[in-house]
Formats: sequence, structure tokens, C-alpha cells
Amino acid sequence: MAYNLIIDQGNSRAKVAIFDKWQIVKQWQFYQLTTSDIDTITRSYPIEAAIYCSVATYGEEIIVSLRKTAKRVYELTSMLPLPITVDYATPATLGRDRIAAAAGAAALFPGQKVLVVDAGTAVTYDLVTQNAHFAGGSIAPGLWMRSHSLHTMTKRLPEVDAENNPENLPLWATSTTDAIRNGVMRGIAAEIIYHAEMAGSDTFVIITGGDADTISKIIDTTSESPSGPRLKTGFEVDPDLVTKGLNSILLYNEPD
Ligand SMILES: Nc1ncnc2c1ncn2[C@@H]1O[C@H](COP(=O)(O)OP(=O)(O)OP(=O)(O)O)[C@@H](O)[C@H]1O
Ligand SMILES: CC(C)(CO)[C@@H](O)C(=O)NCCC(=O)O
Ligand SMILES: [K+]
Repeated sequence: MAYNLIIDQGNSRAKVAIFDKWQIVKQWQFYQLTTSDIDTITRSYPIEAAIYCSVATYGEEIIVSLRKTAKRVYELTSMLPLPITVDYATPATLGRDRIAAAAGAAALFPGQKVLVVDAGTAVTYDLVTQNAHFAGGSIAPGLWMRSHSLHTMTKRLPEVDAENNPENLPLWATSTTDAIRNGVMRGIAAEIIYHAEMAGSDTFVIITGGDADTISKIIDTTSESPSGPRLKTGFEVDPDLVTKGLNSILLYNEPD
């Protein structure tokens, strides 16, 4: 059995996955991915092809080590052929995780307009059209960045774990801690809904990234008196959207 290896080097973590065609077989996360991690993985899983995507450093050693075991190694750059079209004025500066997530949305929901929300170190909101165009989007601070910067850039605000207990946000906070939790959590939820409304009611919403689960808990899709910002269209959480998108880009570039 020969597998494909996917590496998503994010701002905070690297996510590594083994795929058998379209199926995830195994996944890992590394705060500091090294070539010896790659060597360990490729000793257990024979690799046919690999794709490397980084929003951070260039990762030359990782690519060199991939080339020792995989027959074909792709690097996601603005030069790699893509299964989606990128309508960005500066394609070379477009975040590769944004391209990958958009490709994932196009692969999972073909013919569907999708708002892709990636809630990680930063939060990005990107529109993928019915005919698989990356139409553009927004970059905003991530959950932790918001609460941490309120602490570091003021004199009186404490460090707050804003993601704790999202089911229990007061509507009007009466303590400093709750006010920060509210501002951070409801702020992101409201941004998601605002972008979804701008995209139109025919748009499906996918939320991915390390904070996707937390944020999805305060988005209300049903109730008449919502406990959190209300999203009229459906949404789905898929923590593996970037990984699946990278796999779709790899498969798109593989020889038949
Ligand atoms: N230095 C930090 N201290 C505490 N929490 C952090 C720190 N860095 C990141 N986080 C947590 O992780 C979240 C985002 O990182 P995460 O790795 O989940 O993002 P990602 O989407 O998986 O990848 P990326 O690194 O590309 O953004 C933050 O919002 C926060 O919850
Ligand atoms: C916005 C982030 C940091 C999100 O991870 C990443 O996609 C990035 O570094 N983007 C480059 C700038 C751009 O996308 O236009
Ligand atoms: K991200």
C-alpha cells in the first residue's frame, strides 16, 4: 500500500496527515515539525506522493527529507496548478492555507457557493463561488490574539481564556472577565454571520481551524430568541478542511 502525505505548516502548529486516495488514514500535530518526525512517519507509511504547504517558514529541510522517500513532492506555491481559480489581485501574497481551505470547500461541495471560515491564529473569511473561484475575503485577528492583545495592550485588562465555557456567555456581561469573553466570542460569531449575509442566502458556511468547535457552539441556527448571533443558512464544522484541500490539490497534480 502506498499513501499520500499532507503537511500543513500553520502559524502556530503543523498538521500532518496520511491519505489513501480521498480517505484520511492517520493524523498528527506538531508545534515544531522536524525532519526526524517526517522520517519516523515515512518509516511506518510508505509514501507515493507528498504535498507541503506553509504559511510560515520555507521548510527546505522538510522538503529535502520528503524527496528522499516520496516519488513526487509538490509544494503549494502560486505556481502550482490548482483545481480552483484564484481571483486575487496579488496571488503570490495570498495565504496558502486560504487557497487550501478553498480547494477543500470546492472538493467537498462541488457546484455550491461556500463561505470558508478558518478560525486559527488569525480568522479568515473567504468566498468560494459555485464554479470554484476563490473570490476573495477578509483577514481578522484570531480568538487567542483578541483576548491576549486586550491584556497586553491595556493597563487593566486581565489575561482571559475567552474560549472557556462558550455555552455560558451572559448576554450583557457584568464582570470584566465576562465582558472580554463576550467581546471576543460574540465578535467572531457576528463576523461569521455578517460575511454569510454579504455572501447571500444561497451560501453554505464551513468553519475550520483550531477554534472552529468553540466558536460553533455560540452560533445559533434555529431558535427564535437566539442565545448567540444567529446564522440563517446552515453551517458545518470540518477541522480537516485545509488538509482535505491540500489532498485535493495533490490528487489534481498527480499523473493518471
Ligand atoms: N501562544 C498561544 N497561547 C495560547 N493559545 C494559543 C497560542 N497560540 C495559539 N493558541 C490557540 O490556538 C488557536 C489558533 O491556533 P491553531 O493552531 O488552532 O490554528 P490553526 O488554524 O490550526 O492553524 P494556524 O496556526 O495556521 O492558524 C488560538 O486562537 C488559540 O486558541
Ligand atoms: C492570514 C493568514 C495569517 C492566516 O493563516 C495566512 O493566510 C497568511 O499569511 N496570508 C497572507 C496574506 C493574504 O492571504 O493575503
Ligand atoms: K489559519
